[in-house]
Amino acid sequence: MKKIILLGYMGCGKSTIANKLSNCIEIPFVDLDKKIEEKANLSINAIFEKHGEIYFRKLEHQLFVELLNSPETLIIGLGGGTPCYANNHELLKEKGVVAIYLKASIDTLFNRLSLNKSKRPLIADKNDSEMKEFIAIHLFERSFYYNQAQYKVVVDDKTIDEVVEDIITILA
Ligand SMILES: Nc1ncnc2c1ncn2[C@@H]1O[C@H](COP(=O)(O)OP(=O)(O)OP(=O)(O)O)[C@@H](O)[C@H]1O
Ligand SMILES: O=C(O)C1=C[C@@H](O)[C@@H](O)[C@H](O)C1
Ligand SMILES: [Mg+2]
Repeated sequence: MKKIILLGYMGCGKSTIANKLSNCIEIPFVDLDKKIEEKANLSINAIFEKHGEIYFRKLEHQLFVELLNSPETLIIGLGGGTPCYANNHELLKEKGVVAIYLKASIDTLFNRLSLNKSKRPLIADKNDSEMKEFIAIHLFERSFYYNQAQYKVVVDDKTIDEVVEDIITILA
């Protein structure tokens, strides 16, 4: 069955857009970060603290594969790093997968993430200038993986509804 996958950097809007899209097209949405938290019975922050990032990445890969192999048609919101580890980017090209990169600029990401960074362990302890530099370098490093997606939607200066409309057009 079909899997619609939203991917992109932390704060690009994967969870927000996927929720709205799910209501509009009546396809259930699964947030991979939430799925990981449920499986581990811990928050993402606690998983990083208690078990470390490598454990997190293994669990992330395992649950991503499980979702891809599930029989339902689903919208899957990936974690910000999902395509960049464990060859997950290759899974984006599988049959029945429509992968959409929500592309946001450094400024958009910085503005959104500075409002709420405590739940994001990779940036939680950074001040504004450290965070801006981190986002710039990290986004550059990750772009190769994000660009493996079949489609790209630029989200800067668009409302949530406009991004959802762009995705519906892609899916039509
Ligand atoms: N198009 C948009 N316009 C304005 N604000 C937006 C838009 N899309 C998302 N947001 C806001 O940006 C913030 C980050 O969005 P969200 O949590 O959905 O990102 P995410 O990609 O799921 O991040 P993470 O990878 O950390 O889970 C939220 O406060 C959300 O309300
Ligand atoms: O960009 C990342 O590597 C991450 C993004 C979040 O969605 C979570 O999956 C976690 O905080 C790691
Ligand atoms: Mg999210």
